[in-house]
Amino acid sequence: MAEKKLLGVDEALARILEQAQPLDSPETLPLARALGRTLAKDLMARRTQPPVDVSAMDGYAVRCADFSQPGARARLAGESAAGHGYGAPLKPGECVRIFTGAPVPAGADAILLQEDSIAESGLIGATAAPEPGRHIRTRGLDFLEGAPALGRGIRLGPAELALAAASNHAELCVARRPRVAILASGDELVAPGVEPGPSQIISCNNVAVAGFAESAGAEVIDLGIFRDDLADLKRGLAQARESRADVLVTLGGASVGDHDLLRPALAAEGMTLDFWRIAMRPGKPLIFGRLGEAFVLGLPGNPVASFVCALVFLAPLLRALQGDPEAGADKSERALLGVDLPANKARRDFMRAALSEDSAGRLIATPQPLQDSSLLTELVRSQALLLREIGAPAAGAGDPCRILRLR
Ligand SMILES: Nc1nc2c(c(=O)[nH]1)N[C@H]1C(S)=C(S)[C@@H](COP(=O)(O)OP(=O)(O)OC[C@H]3O[C@@H](n4cnc5c(N)ncnc54)[C@H](O)[C@@H]3O)O[C@H]1N2
Ligand code: MOO
Repeated sequence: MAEKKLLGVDEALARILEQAQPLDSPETLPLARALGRTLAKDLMARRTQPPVDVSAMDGYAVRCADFSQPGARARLAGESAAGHGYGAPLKPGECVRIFTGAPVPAGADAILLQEDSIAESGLIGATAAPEPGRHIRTRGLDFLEGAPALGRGIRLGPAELALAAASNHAELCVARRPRVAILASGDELVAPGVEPGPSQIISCNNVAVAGFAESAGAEVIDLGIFRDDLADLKRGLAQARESRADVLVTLGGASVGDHDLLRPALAAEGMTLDFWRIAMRPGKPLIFGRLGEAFVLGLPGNPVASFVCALVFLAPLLRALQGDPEAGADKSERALLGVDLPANKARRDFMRAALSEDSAGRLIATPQPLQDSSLLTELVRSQALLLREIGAPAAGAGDPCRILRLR
Protein backbone atom coordinates (compact mmCIF):
# COMPACT_ATOMS: atom_id res chain seq x y z
CA MET A 1 0.00 0.00 0.00
CA ALA A 2 1.45 3.39 -1.00
CA GLU A 3 2.16 5.51 2.07
CA LYS A 4 0.56 8.93 2.36
CA LYS A 5 3.04 11.80 2.16
CA LEU A 6 4.17 12.61 5.69
CA LEU A 7 4.54 16.06 7.22
CA GLY A 8 8.13 17.36 6.96
CA VAL A 9 10.27 18.05 10.04
CA ASP A 10 10.39 21.83 9.45
CA GLU A 11 6.62 22.02 8.93
CA ALA A 12 6.05 19.93 12.06
CA LEU A 13 8.27 22.24 14.13
CA ALA A 14 6.54 25.30 12.68
CA ARG A 15 3.12 23.83 13.62
CA ILE A 16 4.33 23.34 17.21
CA LEU A 17 5.99 26.73 17.56
CA GLU A 18 3.11 28.73 16.09
CA GLN A 19 1.02 27.58 19.07
CA ALA A 20 3.74 28.20 21.66
CA GLN A 21 3.08 31.65 23.11
CA PRO A 22 5.24 32.75 26.07
CA LEU A 23 3.75 31.45 29.34
CA ASP A 24 1.95 33.86 31.68
CA SER A 25 3.06 34.68 35.28
CA PRO A 26 6.69 35.79 34.93
CA GLU A 27 8.48 36.03 38.28
CA THR A 28 10.99 38.42 39.81
CA LEU A 29 14.13 36.77 41.21
CA PRO A 30 17.31 38.01 42.84
CA LEU A 31 20.28 37.81 40.46
CA ALA A 32 21.81 34.91 42.37
CA ARG A 33 18.78 32.73 41.58
CA ALA A 34 18.36 33.72 37.95
CA LEU A 35 21.06 31.55 36.36
CA GLY A 36 19.63 29.49 33.49
CA ARG A 37 16.35 31.38 33.50
CA THR A 38 15.00 33.40 30.59
CA LEU A 39 14.54 37.14 30.73
CA ALA A 40 10.86 38.07 30.45
CA LYS A 41 11.32 41.82 29.76
CA ASP A 42 13.87 43.91 27.90
CA LEU A 43 16.48 45.23 30.31
CA MET A 44 17.81 48.81 30.11
CA ALA A 45 21.11 49.84 31.67
CA ARG A 46 20.44 51.83 34.84
CA ARG A 47 23.82 53.49 34.76
CA THR A 48 26.73 54.42 32.51
CA GLN A 49 29.79 52.18 32.61
CA PRO A 50 32.40 53.33 33.27
CA PRO A 51 30.73 56.32 34.93
CA VAL A 52 33.79 58.53 34.23
CA ASP A 53 36.98 58.15 32.19
CA VAL A 54 39.16 55.63 34.02
CA SER A 55 42.63 54.21 33.64
CA ALA A 56 43.05 50.75 32.12
CA MET A 57 46.54 50.33 33.61
CA ASP A 58 48.73 51.13 36.60
CA GLY A 59 51.01 54.09 35.85
CA TYR A 60 50.73 57.86 35.65
CA ALA A 61 47.98 60.11 34.27
CA VAL A 62 49.84 62.63 32.12
CA ARG A 63 49.43 65.38 29.55
CA CYS A 64 51.08 64.15 26.35
CA ALA A 65 52.19 67.70 25.52
CA ASP A 66 54.48 67.60 28.58
CA PHE A 67 56.40 64.69 27.04
CA SER A 68 56.91 66.03 23.51
CA GLN A 69 60.64 66.63 24.11
CA PRO A 70 63.10 63.76 24.80
CA GLY A 71 64.09 63.64 28.46
CA ALA A 72 61.03 65.63 29.58
CA ARG A 73 59.65 65.04 33.07
CA ALA A 74 56.46 65.94 34.92
CA ARG A 75 56.00 66.75 38.60
CA LEU A 76 54.14 64.09 40.62
CA ALA A 77 51.18 66.01 42.09
CA GLY A 78 49.15 63.27 43.80
CA GLU A 79 47.34 60.00 43.37
CA SER A 80 44.14 58.64 41.84
CA ALA A 81 43.04 55.20 43.04
CA ALA A 82 39.95 53.15 42.12
CA GLY A 83 37.08 54.65 44.11
CA HIS A 84 39.15 57.73 45.16
CA GLY A 85 39.88 60.24 42.40
CA TYR A 86 42.60 62.92 42.50
CA GLY A 87 39.87 65.54 42.80
CA ALA A 88 41.48 68.40 40.85
CA PRO A 89 42.37 69.09 37.21
CA LEU A 90 45.92 68.38 36.14
CA LYS A 91 47.95 71.54 35.54
CA PRO A 92 50.58 71.77 32.78
CA GLY A 93 53.79 70.06 33.90
CA GLU A 94 51.97 67.85 36.44
CA CYS A 95 51.17 64.15 36.52
CA VAL A 96 49.30 61.89 38.94
CA ARG A 97 50.04 58.36 40.11
CA ILE A 98 47.10 56.29 38.88
CA PHE A 99 45.87 52.71 39.23
CA THR A 100 43.66 50.45 37.12
CA GLY A 101 40.02 51.52 37.32
CA ALA A 102 40.84 54.92 38.88
CA PRO A 103 39.31 58.16 37.51
CA VAL A 104 41.50 60.00 35.02
CA PRO A 105 41.83 63.60 36.26
CA ALA A 106 40.57 66.37 33.96
CA GLY A 107 43.40 67.66 31.80
CA ALA A 108 45.19 64.29 31.56
CA ASP A 109 45.01 62.75 28.08
CA ALA A 110 47.02 59.53 28.42
CA ILE A 111 48.29 56.95 30.87
CA LEU A 112 52.03 56.46 30.97
CA LEU A 113 52.56 52.79 31.81
CA GLN A 114 54.43 52.16 35.03
CA GLU A 115 56.81 49.93 33.02
CA ASP A 116 57.58 52.86 30.65
CA SER A 117 58.28 55.38 33.44
CA ILE A 118 61.25 56.52 35.53
CA ALA A 119 60.45 58.03 38.95
CA GLU A 120 63.10 60.19 40.59
CA SER A 121 62.80 62.82 43.35
CA GLY A 122 59.12 63.50 42.71
CA LEU A 123 59.62 63.79 38.97
CA ILE A 124 58.38 61.26 36.37
CA GLY A 125 60.15 60.63 33.06
CA ALA A 126 59.11 58.39 30.16
CA THR A 127 61.15 55.75 28.32
CA ALA A 128 58.40 55.60 25.66
CA ALA A 129 56.39 58.75 24.87
CA PRO A 130 52.71 58.49 25.97
CA GLU A 131 50.14 58.59 23.15
CA PRO A 132 46.87 60.59 23.41
CA GLY A 133 44.00 58.44 24.66
CA ARG A 134 46.27 55.47 25.38
CA HIS A 135 45.12 53.18 28.25
CA ILE A 136 42.05 55.33 29.00
CA ARG A 137 38.59 53.72 29.15
CA THR A 138 36.30 56.57 28.21
CA ARG A 139 33.05 57.20 30.09
CA GLY A 140 30.30 54.91 28.71
CA LEU A 141 32.76 52.71 26.78
CA ASP A 142 30.86 49.60 27.91
CA PHE A 143 27.28 50.94 28.09
CA LEU A 144 25.25 54.11 28.57
CA GLU A 145 22.40 54.65 31.02
CA GLY A 146 19.09 53.97 29.27
CA ALA A 147 20.63 51.84 26.50
CA PRO A 148 19.27 48.31 25.92
CA ALA A 149 21.41 45.85 27.89
CA LEU A 150 19.68 42.49 27.38
CA GLY A 151 16.70 41.52 25.24
CA ARG A 152 13.69 39.58 26.49
CA GLY A 153 13.89 35.90 25.68
CA ILE A 154 17.64 35.68 26.30
CA ARG A 155 18.90 32.80 28.44
CA LEU A 156 20.72 34.10 31.50
CA GLY A 157 24.21 32.61 31.70
CA PRO A 158 27.15 33.91 33.74
CA ALA A 159 27.93 36.66 31.17
CA GLU A 160 24.34 37.94 31.02
CA LEU A 161 24.11 37.98 34.84
CA ALA A 162 27.36 39.96 35.02
CA LEU A 163 26.01 42.57 32.58
CA ALA A 164 22.70 42.78 34.47
CA ALA A 165 24.60 43.30 37.74
CA ALA A 166 26.98 45.89 36.26
CA SER A 167 24.02 47.85 34.92
CA ASN A 168 22.63 47.82 38.48
CA HIS A 169 19.77 45.34 38.40
CA ALA A 170 19.62 43.37 41.64
CA GLU A 171 16.50 41.49 40.53
CA LEU A 172 15.37 40.22 37.17
CA CYS A 173 11.94 39.50 35.75
CA VAL A 174 12.18 35.99 34.29
CA ALA A 175 9.79 33.65 32.52
CA ARG A 176 8.12 31.00 34.60
CA ARG A 177 9.78 27.60 34.13
CA PRO A 178 7.54 25.42 31.96
CA ARG A 179 6.34 22.31 33.77
CA VAL A 180 7.01 19.10 31.83
CA ALA A 181 5.34 15.86 32.87
CA ILE A 182 6.94 12.67 31.53
CA LEU A 183 4.92 9.48 31.24
CA ALA A 184 6.51 6.28 29.94
CA SER A 185 4.46 3.31 28.79
CA GLY A 186 5.39 -0.30 28.18
CA ASP A 187 4.94 -3.64 29.96
CA GLU A 188 8.59 -4.36 29.23
CA LEU A 189 9.87 -1.37 31.20
CA VAL A 190 11.13 -1.04 34.75
CA ALA A 191 12.85 1.91 36.39
CA PRO A 192 16.66 1.95 36.73
CA GLY A 193 17.72 0.00 39.82
CA VAL A 194 14.70 -2.34 39.73
CA GLU A 195 15.35 -6.03 38.97
CA PRO A 196 13.77 -6.62 35.54
CA GLY A 197 11.79 -9.74 34.60
CA PRO A 198 13.29 -12.10 31.95
CA SER A 199 12.11 -10.05 28.95
CA GLN A 200 12.04 -6.67 30.58
CA ILE A 201 14.41 -3.74 29.99
CA ILE A 202 15.28 -0.62 31.93
CA SER A 203 13.52 2.58 30.94
CA CYS A 204 16.18 5.03 29.79
CA ASN A 205 14.05 7.55 27.93
CA ASN A 206 12.61 9.21 31.04
CA VAL A 207 16.00 10.41 32.23
CA ALA A 208 17.18 11.48 28.76
CA VAL A 209 14.05 13.47 28.03
CA ALA A 210 14.14 14.98 31.54
CA GLY A 211 17.71 16.05 30.75
CA PHE A 212 16.60 17.86 27.60
CA ALA A 213 13.72 19.52 29.46
CA GLU A 214 15.87 20.71 32.36
CA SER A 215 18.61 21.91 30.02
CA ALA A 216 16.00 23.96 28.19
CA GLY A 217 14.96 25.58 31.50
CA ALA A 218 11.94 23.45 32.42
CA GLU A 219 10.85 21.84 35.66
CA VAL A 220 10.30 18.09 35.33
CA ILE A 221 7.65 15.89 36.90
CA ASP A 222 8.53 12.28 36.08
CA LEU A 223 5.31 10.33 36.42
CA GLY A 224 7.09 7.02 35.90
CA ILE A 225 6.11 3.94 33.92
CA PHE A 226 2.59 2.77 33.04
CA ARG A 227 1.41 -0.51 31.58
CA ASP A 228 0.28 -1.12 27.99
CA ASP A 229 -3.27 -1.06 29.19
CA LEU A 230 -5.91 1.61 28.58
CA ALA A 231 -7.01 1.73 32.22
CA ASP A 232 -3.43 2.17 33.47
CA LEU A 233 -2.68 4.81 30.84
CA LYS A 234 -5.85 6.62 31.87
CA ARG A 235 -4.53 6.61 35.45
CA GLY A 236 -1.23 8.07 34.17
CA LEU A 237 -2.98 10.76 32.16
CA ALA A 238 -5.05 11.72 35.22
CA GLN A 239 -1.78 12.16 37.15
CA ALA A 240 -0.45 14.24 34.27
CA ARG A 241 -3.51 16.47 34.49
CA GLU A 242 -3.10 16.85 38.27
CA SER A 243 0.54 17.83 37.78
CA ARG A 244 -0.67 20.99 35.94
CA ALA A 245 2.02 20.40 33.33
CA ASP A 246 2.41 22.84 30.45
CA VAL A 247 3.81 20.02 28.35
CA LEU A 248 3.05 16.32 28.64
CA VAL A 249 5.68 14.10 27.07
CA THR A 250 4.66 10.50 26.58
CA LEU A 251 7.25 7.86 25.76
CA GLY A 252 6.56 4.83 23.58
CA GLY A 253 3.31 3.33 22.39
CA ALA A 254 3.14 5.84 19.54
CA SER A 255 3.34 3.42 16.62
CA VAL A 256 0.86 1.02 15.03
CA GLY A 257 1.26 -2.16 17.10
CA ASP A 258 -1.67 -3.71 18.99
CA HIS A 259 -0.11 -2.58 22.27
CA ASP A 260 0.64 0.98 21.12
CA LEU A 261 -2.22 2.55 23.04
CA LEU A 262 -1.15 6.10 23.67
CA ARG A 263 -3.08 7.71 20.82
CA PRO A 264 -6.37 6.06 21.81
CA ALA A 265 -5.70 6.82 25.48
CA LEU A 266 -4.95 10.47 24.73
CA ALA A 267 -7.97 10.70 22.43
CA ALA A 268 -10.20 9.29 25.19
CA GLU A 269 -8.88 12.00 27.51
CA GLY A 270 -9.93 14.63 24.93
CA MET A 271 -6.64 15.39 23.16
CA THR A 272 -7.00 17.38 19.94
CA LEU A 273 -4.54 15.67 17.60
CA ASP A 274 -2.55 18.10 15.46
CA PHE A 275 -0.32 15.57 13.72
CA TRP A 276 0.85 11.99 14.02
CA ARG A 277 3.79 10.58 12.02
CA ILE A 278 6.30 12.76 10.27
CA ALA A 279 8.96 12.36 7.59
CA MET A 280 11.82 11.82 10.04
CA ARG A 281 14.21 8.96 10.78
CA PRO A 282 14.35 8.14 13.62
CA GLY A 283 11.15 9.60 15.05
CA LYS A 284 8.49 8.85 12.47
CA PRO A 285 5.60 8.01 14.85
CA LEU A 286 5.77 11.39 16.68
CA ILE A 287 2.42 12.56 18.10
CA PHE A 288 1.59 16.24 18.63
CA GLY A 289 -1.63 17.59 20.06
CA ARG A 290 -3.28 19.63 22.81
CA LEU A 291 -4.97 18.41 25.96
CA GLY A 292 -6.75 21.50 27.22
CA GLU A 293 -4.04 24.19 27.43
CA ALA A 294 -1.26 21.61 27.70
CA PHE A 295 0.92 20.59 24.77
CA VAL A 296 1.26 16.87 24.19
CA LEU A 297 4.36 15.44 22.55
CA GLY A 298 4.15 11.70 22.12
CA LEU A 299 7.70 10.53 21.48
CA PRO A 300 8.43 7.16 19.89
CA GLY A 301 9.76 4.51 22.24
CA ASN A 302 13.03 3.65 20.55
CA PRO A 303 15.61 5.43 22.73
CA VAL A 304 17.39 7.26 19.92
CA ALA A 305 14.07 8.24 18.32
CA SER A 306 12.87 9.80 21.58
CA PHE A 307 16.28 11.47 22.04
CA VAL A 308 16.29 13.01 18.55
CA CYS A 309 12.65 14.13 18.85
CA ALA A 310 13.38 15.75 22.22
CA LEU A 311 16.32 17.61 20.65
CA VAL A 312 14.44 18.70 17.55
CA PHE A 313 10.96 19.42 18.98
CA LEU A 314 10.81 19.44 22.78
CA ALA A 315 13.77 21.75 23.45
CA PRO A 316 12.56 24.43 20.95
CA LEU A 317 8.99 24.19 22.32
CA LEU A 318 10.25 24.78 25.87
CA ARG A 319 12.42 27.70 24.76
CA ALA A 320 9.45 29.24 22.90
CA LEU A 321 7.23 28.91 26.00
CA GLN A 322 9.84 31.00 27.83
CA GLY A 323 9.69 33.68 25.13
CA ASP A 324 12.96 32.91 23.35
CA PRO A 325 12.66 34.46 19.87
CA GLU A 326 15.45 32.16 18.64
CA ALA A 327 13.60 29.02 19.75
CA GLY A 328 13.15 27.72 16.21
CA ALA A 329 16.49 28.87 14.81
CA ASP A 330 18.33 26.42 12.57
CA LYS A 331 21.37 25.30 14.59
CA SER A 332 22.83 23.09 11.87
CA GLU A 333 26.40 23.64 10.71
CA ARG A 334 28.33 22.81 7.58
CA ALA A 335 30.72 19.87 7.47
CA LEU A 336 32.14 17.43 4.92
CA LEU A 337 31.10 13.82 4.60
CA GLY A 338 33.63 11.27 5.88
CA VAL A 339 32.30 8.38 3.77
CA ASP A 340 30.18 7.69 0.68
CA LEU A 341 26.43 7.51 1.36
CA PRO A 342 23.61 6.09 -0.74
CA ALA A 343 20.65 8.24 -1.85
CA ASN A 344 18.13 9.05 0.88
CA LYS A 345 14.45 8.19 0.57
CA ALA A 346 11.28 9.72 1.98
CA ARG A 347 12.27 10.86 5.51
CA ARG A 348 14.82 13.40 6.71
CA ASP A 349 17.53 11.28 8.26
CA PHE A 350 19.33 12.23 11.47
CA MET A 351 22.33 9.89 11.46
CA ARG A 352 24.53 9.55 14.51
CA ALA A 353 27.99 10.67 13.40
CA ALA A 354 31.50 11.12 14.76
CA LEU A 355 33.16 14.50 14.14
CA SER A 356 36.82 14.90 13.29
CA GLU A 357 39.07 17.35 11.44
CA ASP A 358 41.02 16.67 8.28
CA SER A 359 44.64 17.86 7.78
CA ALA A 360 43.29 21.22 6.47
CA GLY A 361 41.26 21.70 9.68
CA ARG A 362 37.91 21.06 7.98
CA LEU A 363 35.11 19.45 9.97
CA ILE A 364 34.40 15.86 8.88
CA ALA A 365 31.22 13.99 9.82
CA THR A 366 31.37 10.19 9.65
CA PRO A 367 28.11 8.33 10.30
CA GLN A 368 28.29 5.38 12.68
CA PRO A 369 28.11 2.05 10.83
CA LEU A 370 24.94 0.99 12.70
CA GLN A 371 22.00 3.39 12.78
CA ASP A 372 19.31 1.26 14.42
CA SER A 373 17.28 3.59 16.68
CA SER A 374 17.74 1.35 19.73
CA LEU A 375 21.53 1.73 19.89
CA LEU A 376 22.67 3.99 22.71
CA THR A 377 26.37 3.13 22.50
CA GLU A 378 26.45 4.52 18.95
CA LEU A 379 24.75 7.64 20.28
CA VAL A 380 27.30 8.17 23.04
CA ARG A 381 30.14 7.65 20.54
CA SER A 382 28.72 10.40 18.34
CA GLN A 383 29.26 14.13 18.59
CA ALA A 384 26.65 15.13 16.00
CA LEU A 385 23.66 14.15 13.94
CA LEU A 386 24.33 14.18 10.22
CA LEU A 387 21.27 15.51 8.38
CA ARG A 388 20.19 13.95 5.11
CA GLU A 389 17.31 15.60 3.32
CA ILE A 390 14.39 13.77 1.76
CA GLY A 391 15.41 12.51 -1.68
CA ALA A 392 19.07 13.52 -1.26
CA PRO A 393 21.07 11.87 -4.06
CA ALA A 394 23.98 9.54 -3.32
CA ALA A 395 26.93 11.54 -1.96
CA GLY A 396 30.65 10.89 -1.80
CA ALA A 397 33.30 11.33 0.90
CA GLY A 398 34.34 15.01 0.91
CA ASP A 399 30.93 16.30 -0.26
CA PRO A 400 29.36 19.08 1.81
CA CYS A 401 26.75 18.08 4.40
CA ARG A 402 24.97 19.57 7.41
CA ILE A 403 25.27 18.48 11.03
CA LEU A 404 23.63 19.25 14.36
CA ARG A 405 26.03 19.09 17.29
CA LEU A 406 24.94 16.89 20.18
CA ARG A 407 27.06 18.55 22.85
N1 LIG B 1 4.64 -1.82 11.43
C1 LIG B 1 5.32 -0.76 11.88
N2 LIG B 1 6.05 -0.90 12.97
C2 LIG B 1 6.75 0.14 13.45
C3 LIG B 1 6.71 1.38 12.78
C4 LIG B 1 5.90 1.50 11.63
O1 LIG B 1 5.80 2.57 11.00
N3 LIG B 1 5.21 0.41 11.22
N4 LIG B 1 7.47 2.38 13.25
C5 LIG B 1 8.68 2.00 13.91
C6 LIG B 1 9.35 3.14 14.45
S1 LIG B 1 10.06 4.14 13.33
C7 LIG B 1 9.47 3.35 15.76
S2 LIG B 1 10.42 4.66 16.33
C8 LIG B 1 8.84 2.51 16.77
C9 LIG B 1 8.15 3.39 17.79
O2 LIG B 1 7.23 2.69 18.43
P1 LIG B 1 6.44 3.13 19.72
O3 LIG B 1 6.51 4.58 19.93
O4 LIG B 1 5.11 2.52 19.64
O5 LIG B 1 7.32 2.52 20.87
P2 LIG B 1 7.18 1.10 21.56
O6 LIG B 1 6.64 0.12 20.61
O7 LIG B 1 6.53 1.30 22.85
O8 LIG B 1 8.71 0.83 21.79
C10 LIG B 1 9.64 0.75 20.75
C11 LIG B 1 10.96 0.24 21.32
O9 LIG B 1 11.45 1.16 22.26
C12 LIG B 1 11.59 0.58 23.54
N5 LIG B 1 11.20 1.56 24.57
C13 LIG B 1 9.97 2.09 24.71
N6 LIG B 1 9.97 2.93 25.75
C14 LIG B 1 11.21 2.93 26.26
C15 LIG B 1 11.80 3.59 27.36
N7 LIG B 1 11.12 4.45 28.13
N8 LIG B 1 13.12 3.35 27.62
C16 LIG B 1 13.81 2.47 26.84
N9 LIG B 1 13.29 1.83 25.78
C17 LIG B 1 12.00 2.04 25.51
C18 LIG B 1 10.68 -0.60 23.52
O10 LIG B 1 11.05 -1.57 24.43
C19 LIG B 1 10.80 -1.06 22.08
O11 LIG B 1 11.94 -1.83 21.91
O12 LIG B 1 7.93 1.63 16.17
C20 LIG B 1 8.44 0.96 15.00
N10 LIG B 1 7.51 -0.02 14.59
O1 MOO C 1 11.61 6.46 13.68
MO1 MOO C 1 11.94 5.00 14.34
O2 MOO C 1 12.25 6.21 15.24
O3 MOO C 1 13.01 4.94 12.94
O4 MOO C 1 13.11 4.13 15.04
